[in-house]
Amino acid sequence: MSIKLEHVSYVYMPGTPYEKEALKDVSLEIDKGEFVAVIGHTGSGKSTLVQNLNGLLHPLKGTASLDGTDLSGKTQEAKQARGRIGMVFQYPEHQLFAETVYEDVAFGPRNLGLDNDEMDARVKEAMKFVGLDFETYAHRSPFSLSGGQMRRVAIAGVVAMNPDYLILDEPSAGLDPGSRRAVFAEIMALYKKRGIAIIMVTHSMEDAAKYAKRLLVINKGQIILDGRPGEIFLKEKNRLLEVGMDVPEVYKLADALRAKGLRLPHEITDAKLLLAEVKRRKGLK
Ligand SMILES: Nc1ncnc2c1ncn2[C@@H]1O[C@H](COP(=O)(O)OP(=O)(O)OP(=O)(O)O)[C@@H](O)[C@H]1O
Repeated sequence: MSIKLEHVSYVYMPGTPYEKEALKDVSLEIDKGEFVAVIGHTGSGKSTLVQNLNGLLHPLKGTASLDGTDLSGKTQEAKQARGRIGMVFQYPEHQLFAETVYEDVAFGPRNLGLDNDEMDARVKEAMKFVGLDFETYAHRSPFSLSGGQMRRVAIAGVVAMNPDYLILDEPSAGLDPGSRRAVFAEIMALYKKRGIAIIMVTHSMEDAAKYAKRLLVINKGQIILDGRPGEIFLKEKNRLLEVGMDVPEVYKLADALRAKGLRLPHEITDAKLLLAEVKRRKGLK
């Protein structure tokens, strides 16, 4: 099972003086079971890329497909394929609209045409999954919740649709450190326990290094690097600097330690773990 982009170009406002080519001949395949982070500067094309991946935007040239079904099609099959790719937008709490948390989470499953019992079961399960107690929250207004809780409601709404792929645009933007950790714990559980592929747009190199297994670096509408985060941060530092990006602090620290002769693994995602490893090797406590 995979989402495939073949030679995709996307242009905003074609044929007008404001024409902007946001994606240029992008080819890419993402398998079920992957955890992909997409990083790049503001305006590099990240949002345009992920919206082409879930069929919300349709390529001007090239094709976007899921298991061979064209995501821009009008057939029932295309609609079903789009339904298998969930998307949580940036600041999803801005898109909550229903009077109760229950109704918000139920919106997607209801649109899928599920019967009431099935819908009810999906809502309960999704709320449980994101750590929102059903009895406490189901009948509350989403607007009476904290930012982190509202984001959980939005994620639950997509989880309730049982997607195979979940695209998250800046899932931790604007959250305090505690809520960030909670949201990432949920995302990791979706990935590990439910086997949902994750495609995450982020401005945070640290988050990309820590969570993703594959990193796509996008610059001016093109994917310039595609590989394991550790490999990219270790081997492509100069290419990143060339396009005005940097590597996570922990990689700089590791580099400095390597320069002193320490042999360290490629995948380094956490400064605390790195320092603990250094101490261990030096026989320190
Ligand atoms: N609706 C639109 N109309 C016209 N141009 C657009 C539109 N949306 C995006 N663009 C332009 O397309 C390019 C890519 O935008 P996109 O939103 O995909 O970038 P991004 O990497 O997601 O940026 P950010 O990090 O700021 O969210 C930018 O130059 C942007 O100005």
